[in-house]
Amino acid sequence: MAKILVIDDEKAIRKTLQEILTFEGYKVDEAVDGEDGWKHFSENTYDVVLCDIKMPKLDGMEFLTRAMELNSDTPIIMISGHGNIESAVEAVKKGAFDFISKPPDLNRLLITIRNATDKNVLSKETKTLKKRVAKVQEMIGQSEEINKIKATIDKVAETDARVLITGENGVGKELVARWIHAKSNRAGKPLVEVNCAAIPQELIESELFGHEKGSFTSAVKQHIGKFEQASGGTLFLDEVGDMSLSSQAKVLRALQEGKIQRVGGEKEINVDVRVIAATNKDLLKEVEEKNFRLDLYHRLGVILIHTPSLNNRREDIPLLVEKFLEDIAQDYGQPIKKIDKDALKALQEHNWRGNIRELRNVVERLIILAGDKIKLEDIHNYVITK
Ligand SMILES: Nc1ncnc2c1ncn2[C@@H]1O[C@H](COP(=O)(O)OP(=O)(O)OP(=O)(O)O)[C@@H](O)[C@H]1O
Repeated sequence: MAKILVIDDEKAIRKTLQEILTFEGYKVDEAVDGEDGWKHFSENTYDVVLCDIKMPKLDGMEFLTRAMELNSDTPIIMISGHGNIESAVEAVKKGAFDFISKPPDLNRLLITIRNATDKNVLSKETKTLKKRVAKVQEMIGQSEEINKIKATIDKVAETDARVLITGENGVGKELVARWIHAKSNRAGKPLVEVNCAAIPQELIESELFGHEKGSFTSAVKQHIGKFEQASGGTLFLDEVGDMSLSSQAKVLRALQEGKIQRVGGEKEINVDVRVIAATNKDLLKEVEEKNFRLDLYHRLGVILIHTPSLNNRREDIPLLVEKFLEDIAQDYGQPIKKIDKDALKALQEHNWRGNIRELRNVVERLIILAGDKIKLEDIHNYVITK
């Protein structure tokens, strides 16, 4: 339930707002002037603040200035009386989300609050995502395959072309998607990931397109879907081969028309999103077996990138082992462990079933269990256990 702080020195206005907003399902706190408002704001977290401009003690403009310094994420909607529309405009310039005039018009008030809560959710998600994207892991490897992938990433990143990344589990498909986004013009906007296999089929449409409040039993409030969250950025559809045919039809429509509709919503919403998809399935085989739509396959796979299994680029294994030895030592705050040549060779010849994640786990296991230097017998004891 979204929490709103109402700051106004006029009791009648507070009472009206309190009644309307509580009726609409918001939790409301009241503050009687700017100073009281500031106390509430600095001690609690609110989704939206409604703040009168003209108040005794601390006025609305001063409150806004302080609030922006403390936490510019919470949208603040100014309430302006007759004489101070100019101040309201000034407030918006200073960072207020919007303003409403007194006496508040019910529809405008609710729409403004709805927009403000949506913005708040979006900006929080964008921040965490940006943090993640800012540090894309280095892509280790000198093999021909990896160099080819890097060159393709450089060529396609700046275009808006859709990319389909294939490959077995844990071979770096997600890493490829992150690099394409990071090197694209969309890098400042979110990269939003959806794991299509992890979401129950009946929820996937709501996850992707959002839903309006009340559109199904558990839809207790409006939800902004991943397509909208990724607006201006990139949507990464992981395990796209696991999507049901009915969801595939909706995704296809979104890609063809650049528009989506929230579940239970009437409105068509324009979305500017670049889609990158990944799968460990052979999608053309899925098409043949009628599990995947051919038209969607063509829409997604303008550029195809295949991430090869570790067994097909064994020359990269020593580089990866070295990198993992460093990274894990750093995580543990320990000196970097050395590894004997023949131990490294054994890792290089091991059958990896495709997986870089498995290689990292093995290196971590060796760091923990082996002696000062990792030896061939450690590989026999801890890796190639039969
Ligand atoms: N070339 C690489 N250099 C360094 N680390 C890599 C490389 N490729 C993959 N990794 C690391 O291996 C792990 C698995 O990679 P990633 O999650 O990208 O694989 P995936 O193919 O998307 O896996 P899944 O199919 O399970 O979703 C991650 O920790 C990733 O950072």
